[in-house]
Amino acid sequence: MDSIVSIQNLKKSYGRTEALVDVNLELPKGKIIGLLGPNGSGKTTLIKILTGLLQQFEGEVKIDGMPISKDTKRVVSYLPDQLYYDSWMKIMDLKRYFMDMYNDFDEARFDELIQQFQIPKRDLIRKLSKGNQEKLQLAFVLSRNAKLYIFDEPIGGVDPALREIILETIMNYRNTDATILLSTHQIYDVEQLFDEVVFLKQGHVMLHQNLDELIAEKNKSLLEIFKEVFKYAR
Ligand SMILES: Nc1ncnc2c1ncn2[C@@H]1O[C@H](COP(=O)(O)OP(=O)(O)OP(=O)(O)O)[C@@H](O)[C@H]1O
Repeated sequence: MDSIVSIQNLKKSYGRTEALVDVNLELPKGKIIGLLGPNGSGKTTLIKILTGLLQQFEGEVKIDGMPISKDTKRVVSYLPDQLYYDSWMKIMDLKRYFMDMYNDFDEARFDELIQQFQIPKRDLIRKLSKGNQEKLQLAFVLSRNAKLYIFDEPIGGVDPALREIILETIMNYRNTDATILLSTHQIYDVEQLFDEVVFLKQGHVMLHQNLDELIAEKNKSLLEIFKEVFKYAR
């Protein structure tokens, strides 16, 4: 299999808390993959390792055949679950920063997305509403021609109309070589998007399967399967 992400025996603890216990995972190129699991299952920890933000871990993690490093950062475009702007930042400054930092930044695509997302042309980013700041962050991330896009809750704070546009925009990356790894709790909204799903539970990969096969096998929607697998004891 032609993998973009290859993980072997990955373990990560924070003190006594085992966030990832023994993760083995191969993510193929060109697919949209849902990374799903309840609160505290290790999704953000895994994402932080893939993006190079967490450097202390055990095991082997490779992206496009390379161990996590500056080289892998060049091929990964990452949308964190929090805003990363400083109060003094202007859209133009950040655009220039992205153009300097990333050879793969597509300015025309960025301008198009800003228009499509109807982001008001304010100079200072902090003057935008929180939802518009989130859209802006997504526009920056989507404007790179990356090999791997990682989205941590991309539709958390946006209105339902825009949610549709975002999902359509992400869908457009299907049938390209790019892989999208998307973590969200909004399963109902996104399940039509995924080619594959990975379920994380208490730091373990408990399922990694083609979504159509999974749905056919269980004869249930992804949301129903998720609720069944992760049901809380009452
Ligand atoms: N900086 C940290 N220090 C200590 N423990 C942490 C830290 N970050 C995460 N953890 C713990 O690691 C485990 C996995 O957390 P993680 O944030 O990766 O889960 P998650 O699946 O992303 O959760 P959520 O859906 O709530 O965002 C949890 O038990 C969490 O409490």
